[in-house]
Amino acid sequence: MSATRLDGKKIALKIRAEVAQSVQKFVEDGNAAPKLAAVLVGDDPASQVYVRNKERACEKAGIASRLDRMPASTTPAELLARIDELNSDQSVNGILVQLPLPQIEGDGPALDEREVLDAIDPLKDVDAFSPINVGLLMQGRPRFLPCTPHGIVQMLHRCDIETAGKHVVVVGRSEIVGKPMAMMLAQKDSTCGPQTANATVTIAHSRTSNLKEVCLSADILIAAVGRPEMIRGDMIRPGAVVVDVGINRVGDRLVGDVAFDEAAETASAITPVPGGVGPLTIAMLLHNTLLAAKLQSGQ
Ligand SMILES: Nc1nc2c(c(=O)[nH]1)N[C@@H](CN(C=O)c1ccc(C(=O)N[C@@H](CCC(=O)O)C(=O)O)cc1)CN2
Repeated sequence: MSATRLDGKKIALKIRAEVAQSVQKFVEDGNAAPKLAAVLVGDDPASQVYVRNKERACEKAGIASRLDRMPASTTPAELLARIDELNSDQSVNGILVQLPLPQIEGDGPALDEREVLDAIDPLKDVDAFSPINVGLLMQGRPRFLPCTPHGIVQMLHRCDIETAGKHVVVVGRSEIVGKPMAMMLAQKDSTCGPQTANATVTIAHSRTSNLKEVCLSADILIAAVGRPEMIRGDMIRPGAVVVDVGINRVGDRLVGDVAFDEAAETASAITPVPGGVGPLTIAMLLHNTLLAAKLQSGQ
């Protein structure tokens, strides 16, 4: 391996410590501790781990949290009513609904992800998935930045990886990662974080006919397709930076969207899975929860 390993875990711990310090100051200034409400519908094992990790991270940062567990049989009306309740609860600053929502069981009405995310008060939308926050980001005046792309921007900045003038290829066009990632990196100047913008961005996806060629043209390649080790070593331009957003369970192994060993031979820097982008997602959620509390207190 010749590539530098970009240690997301270490950077996330640093960001979490910075947020903890800011939370402490916020409380010392006479404010209540920020509070995050997480809603988990169903019993997806990975989602259970993620919400538990979010609760623990909140606790360590001095952020209060509550977890609302709802059964997989929850109806849309029940879930929307719970979100309404959290929207009106003055003690709750941030709300997230853990994704993915469970698939329909039996004959009941299906949970529509878009309808659910639309229902979250945009001022409490710490995932930045609501159409208002997506729109603000698109217009270059973001309120909250979505956690995973924001974590990637922070990592690039903290590792002194410049994006201005670079060709960034984002493989994947999801609402959570691909689309906002591309938008953030194409923004002007420091709209979405210091020194991580002004890139020339290409979004590639499952219908891109010459994917290998497109990937080979990337100075920075961001893989967010959700297909285990789909990006092979021969798709990486020598010296490129590779950011792997994928978290795929293959047997008892956790692998990314990039074939790490192959890619690390050619790349100049690469994120591992686990220990790369994942931990940054949670660090940025804490950041957004504090930001939500500040916005709601008029700061
Ligand atoms: N409401 C949301 N749902 C989902 C989001 C999100 O940001 N908001 N993102 C993902 C899941 N996710 C957070 O919710 C998340 C995924 C992975 C990690 C992480 O730290 N992964 C570790 C590996 C952990 C493991 O063993 O699985 C790593 O990469 O090192 C954190 C958060 C989808 N849903």
